[in-house]
Amino acid sequence: MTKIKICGLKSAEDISYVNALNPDYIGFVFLQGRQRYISPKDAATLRAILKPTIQSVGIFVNEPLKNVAALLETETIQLAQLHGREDASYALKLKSLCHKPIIKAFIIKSKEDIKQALDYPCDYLLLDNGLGTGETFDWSLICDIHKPFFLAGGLNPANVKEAIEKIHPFGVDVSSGVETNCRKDYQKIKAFIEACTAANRKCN
Ligand SMILES: O=C(O)c1ccccc1NCC(=O)[C@H](O)[C@H](O)COP(=O)(O)O
Repeated sequence: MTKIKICGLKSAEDISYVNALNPDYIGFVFLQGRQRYISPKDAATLRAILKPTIQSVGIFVNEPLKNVAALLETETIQLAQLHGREDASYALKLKSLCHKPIIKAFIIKSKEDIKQALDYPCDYLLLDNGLGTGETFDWSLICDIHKPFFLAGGLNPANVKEAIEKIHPFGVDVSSGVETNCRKDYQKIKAFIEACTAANRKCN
Protein backbone atom coordinates (compact mmCIF):
# COMPACT_ATOMS: atom_id res chain seq x y z
CA MET A 1 0.00 0.00 0.00
CA THR A 2 1.57 3.25 -1.07
CA LYS A 3 1.48 5.78 1.76
CA ILE A 4 0.08 9.28 1.27
CA LYS A 5 1.66 12.53 2.47
CA ILE A 6 -0.04 15.91 2.17
CA CYS A 7 2.52 18.67 2.60
CA GLY A 8 2.40 22.35 3.53
CA LEU A 9 -0.48 22.48 6.03
CA LYS A 10 -0.78 25.65 8.04
CA SER A 11 -4.29 26.22 9.38
CA ALA A 12 -6.88 24.52 11.60
CA GLU A 13 -9.07 24.25 8.50
CA ASP A 14 -6.31 22.26 6.73
CA ILE A 15 -6.14 19.93 9.73
CA SER A 16 -9.93 19.42 9.66
CA TYR A 17 -9.58 18.29 6.03
CA VAL A 18 -6.90 15.69 6.74
CA ASN A 19 -8.62 14.50 9.93
CA ALA A 20 -11.64 13.70 7.72
CA LEU A 21 -9.64 12.16 4.85
CA ASN A 22 -6.92 10.21 6.70
CA PRO A 23 -3.64 10.46 4.80
CA ASP A 24 -0.70 8.67 6.47
CA TYR A 25 1.46 11.80 6.88
CA ILE A 26 1.15 15.56 6.75
CA GLY A 27 3.99 18.07 6.43
CA PHE A 28 4.75 21.38 8.17
CA VAL A 29 7.19 23.66 6.29
CA PHE A 30 9.63 25.34 8.72
CA LEU A 31 11.44 27.51 6.17
CA GLN A 32 10.81 31.17 7.00
CA GLY A 33 9.85 33.37 4.08
CA ARG A 34 8.00 30.62 2.20
CA GLN A 35 4.29 30.99 1.54
CA ARG A 36 3.69 27.65 3.35
CA TYR A 37 5.83 28.55 6.39
CA ILE A 38 4.42 27.71 9.81
CA SER A 39 6.06 28.67 13.10
CA PRO A 40 7.03 25.92 15.59
CA LYS A 41 4.44 27.32 18.03
CA ASP A 42 1.59 27.19 15.50
CA ALA A 43 2.68 23.72 14.37
CA ALA A 44 2.46 22.48 17.97
CA THR A 45 -1.08 23.87 18.21
CA LEU A 46 -2.06 22.10 14.97
CA ARG A 47 -0.37 18.83 16.04
CA ALA A 48 -2.59 18.87 19.14
CA ILE A 49 -5.75 18.81 16.99
CA LEU A 50 -4.37 16.41 14.35
CA LYS A 51 -5.59 12.80 14.61
CA PRO A 52 -3.01 10.72 16.50
CA THR A 53 -3.00 8.15 13.66
CA ILE A 54 -1.63 10.75 11.21
CA GLN A 55 2.11 11.36 11.51
CA SER A 56 3.44 14.88 11.12
CA VAL A 57 6.66 15.57 9.24
CA GLY A 58 8.79 18.68 9.69
CA ILE A 59 10.24 20.10 6.47
CA PHE A 60 13.63 21.81 6.97
CA VAL A 61 16.25 23.52 4.81
CA ASN A 62 19.68 23.83 6.47
CA GLU A 63 18.05 24.34 9.87
CA PRO A 64 20.32 24.29 12.96
CA LEU A 65 20.15 20.72 14.24
CA LYS A 66 19.03 21.73 17.74
CA ASN A 67 15.83 23.29 16.32
CA VAL A 68 14.94 20.09 14.45
CA ALA A 69 15.72 17.97 17.52
CA ALA A 70 13.52 20.20 19.72
CA LEU A 71 10.51 19.71 17.44
CA LEU A 72 11.05 15.93 17.41
CA GLU A 73 11.55 15.74 21.18
CA THR A 74 8.37 17.72 21.92
CA GLU A 75 6.52 15.48 19.42
CA THR A 76 5.31 18.42 17.34
CA ILE A 77 6.68 16.24 14.53
CA GLN A 78 7.31 12.50 14.33
CA LEU A 79 9.70 12.60 11.35
CA ALA A 80 12.19 15.14 9.97
CA GLN A 81 12.44 15.82 6.23
CA LEU A 82 15.67 17.51 5.16
CA HIS A 83 15.65 19.52 1.93
CA GLY A 84 18.92 21.43 2.08
CA ARG A 85 22.65 20.71 2.09
CA GLU A 86 22.49 18.68 5.34
CA ASP A 87 25.41 16.23 5.07
CA ALA A 88 25.62 12.63 6.29
CA SER A 89 27.09 13.66 9.66
CA TYR A 90 24.11 15.99 10.28
CA ALA A 91 21.68 13.09 9.68
CA LEU A 92 23.69 10.66 11.82
CA LYS A 93 23.88 13.14 14.69
CA LEU A 94 20.14 13.88 14.51
CA LYS A 95 19.39 10.15 14.47
CA SER A 96 21.62 9.41 17.44
CA LEU A 97 20.05 12.28 19.41
CA CYS A 98 16.37 11.65 18.64
CA HIS A 99 16.02 8.09 17.24
CA LYS A 100 13.27 9.30 14.92
CA PRO A 101 12.83 8.56 11.21
CA ILE A 102 14.61 10.88 8.77
CA ILE A 103 13.53 11.59 5.21
CA LYS A 104 16.17 13.14 2.91
CA ALA A 105 14.90 14.98 -0.15
CA PHE A 106 16.87 14.99 -3.39
CA ILE A 107 16.20 16.98 -6.54
CA ILE A 108 16.43 14.48 -9.37
CA LYS A 109 17.82 15.64 -12.70
CA SER A 110 19.96 12.61 -13.63
CA LYS A 111 20.69 8.97 -12.74
CA GLU A 112 23.76 10.27 -10.88
CA ASP A 113 21.42 12.16 -8.51
CA ILE A 114 19.70 8.86 -7.69
CA LYS A 115 23.06 7.14 -7.04
CA GLN A 116 24.09 9.93 -4.68
CA ALA A 117 20.76 9.74 -2.86
CA LEU A 118 21.22 6.01 -2.23
CA ASP A 119 24.42 6.64 -0.25
CA TYR A 120 22.74 8.99 2.25
CA PRO A 121 22.12 7.63 5.79
CA CYS A 122 18.36 8.10 6.18
CA ASP A 123 15.24 6.01 6.66
CA TYR A 124 13.44 7.24 3.56
CA LEU A 125 14.37 9.14 0.43
CA LEU A 126 12.12 11.75 -1.13
CA LEU A 127 12.68 12.18 -4.85
CA ASP A 128 11.51 15.60 -5.94
CA ASN A 129 11.72 18.25 -8.61
CA GLY A 130 12.29 21.21 -6.26
CA LEU A 131 10.83 22.88 -3.18
CA GLY A 132 7.08 22.54 -3.66
CA THR A 133 7.21 23.68 -7.30
CA GLY A 134 4.24 21.70 -8.62
CA GLU A 135 6.34 20.22 -11.44
CA THR A 136 7.23 16.59 -12.12
CA PHE A 137 10.70 15.26 -12.93
CA ASP A 138 11.58 12.50 -15.39
CA TRP A 139 10.27 9.36 -13.65
CA SER A 140 12.18 7.13 -16.09
CA LEU A 141 15.34 8.05 -14.11
CA ILE A 142 14.00 5.96 -11.20
CA CYS A 143 15.34 2.42 -11.22
CA ASP A 144 17.06 -0.02 -8.85
CA ILE A 145 16.16 1.82 -5.65
CA HIS A 146 16.55 -0.55 -2.71
CA LYS A 147 15.42 1.96 -0.12
CA PRO A 148 11.87 3.12 0.63
CA PHE A 149 11.19 6.40 -1.16
CA PHE A 150 8.49 9.02 -1.48
CA LEU A 151 7.74 10.25 -4.98
CA ALA A 152 7.17 14.03 -4.99
CA GLY A 153 7.00 16.93 -7.40
CA GLY A 154 4.00 17.83 -9.50
CA LEU A 155 1.70 15.05 -8.33
CA ASN A 156 -2.03 15.77 -8.47
CA PRO A 157 -5.35 13.88 -8.51
CA ALA A 158 -5.03 13.31 -12.27
CA ASN A 159 -1.53 11.78 -12.39
CA VAL A 160 -1.00 10.07 -9.03
CA LYS A 161 -2.71 6.79 -10.01
CA GLU A 162 -0.39 6.41 -12.99
CA ALA A 163 2.59 7.32 -10.80
CA ILE A 164 1.80 4.60 -8.24
CA GLU A 165 1.09 1.98 -10.90
CA LYS A 166 4.32 2.75 -12.79
CA ILE A 167 6.79 3.53 -10.01
CA HIS A 168 5.46 1.67 -6.92
CA PRO A 169 6.91 4.16 -4.43
CA PHE A 170 6.74 3.65 -0.66
CA GLY A 171 4.81 6.92 -0.52
CA VAL A 172 3.53 9.83 -2.59
CA ASP A 173 3.90 13.45 -1.49
CA VAL A 174 1.81 16.36 -2.74
CA SER A 175 1.48 20.04 -2.00
CA SER A 176 0.65 22.36 -4.96
CA GLY A 177 -1.51 19.71 -6.64
CA VAL A 178 -4.07 19.81 -3.82
CA GLU A 179 -4.25 23.62 -3.56
CA THR A 180 -6.46 26.29 -5.08
CA ASN A 181 -5.20 29.88 -4.90
CA CYS A 182 -2.34 28.78 -2.60
CA ARG A 183 -4.67 27.19 -0.03
CA LYS A 184 -5.32 23.52 0.60
CA ASP A 185 -8.49 22.39 -1.14
CA TYR A 186 -10.66 19.72 0.53
CA GLN A 187 -12.06 18.40 -2.77
CA LYS A 188 -8.59 18.10 -4.33
CA ILE A 189 -7.18 16.28 -1.27
CA LYS A 190 -10.18 13.93 -1.39
CA ALA A 191 -9.70 13.29 -5.12
CA PHE A 192 -5.95 12.72 -4.59
CA ILE A 193 -6.55 10.18 -1.82
CA GLU A 194 -9.26 8.42 -3.85
CA ALA A 195 -6.89 8.13 -6.82
CA CYS A 196 -4.20 6.64 -4.52
CA THR A 197 -6.73 4.17 -3.08
CA ALA A 198 -7.77 3.11 -6.59
CA ALA A 199 -4.13 2.57 -7.58
CA ASN A 200 -3.41 0.66 -4.38
CA ARG A 201 -6.42 -1.59 -5.03
CA LYS A 202 -5.17 -2.32 -8.56
CA CYS A 203 -1.59 -3.02 -7.43
CA ASN A 204 -2.56 -5.44 -4.62
O1 LIG B 1 6.55 23.61 -0.04
C1 LIG B 1 7.45 24.41 0.25
O2 LIG B 1 7.29 25.62 0.26
C2 LIG B 1 8.81 23.89 0.59
C3 LIG B 1 9.77 24.80 1.04
C4 LIG B 1 11.03 24.37 1.36
C5 LIG B 1 11.35 23.03 1.27
C6 LIG B 1 10.42 22.13 0.83
C7 LIG B 1 9.15 22.55 0.48
N1 LIG B 1 8.21 21.65 0.03
C8 LIG B 1 8.58 20.29 -0.02
C9 LIG B 1 7.58 19.28 -0.12
O3 LIG B 1 7.57 18.33 0.63
C10 LIG B 1 6.61 19.29 -1.23
O4 LIG B 1 5.49 18.59 -0.84
C11 LIG B 1 7.21 18.60 -2.44
O5 LIG B 1 8.29 19.38 -2.90
C12 LIG B 1 6.19 18.46 -3.52
O6 LIG B 1 5.64 19.69 -3.86
P1 LIG B 1 4.63 19.85 -5.06
O7 LIG B 1 5.39 19.70 -6.33
O8 LIG B 1 4.10 21.24 -4.89
O9 LIG B 1 3.55 18.82 -4.89
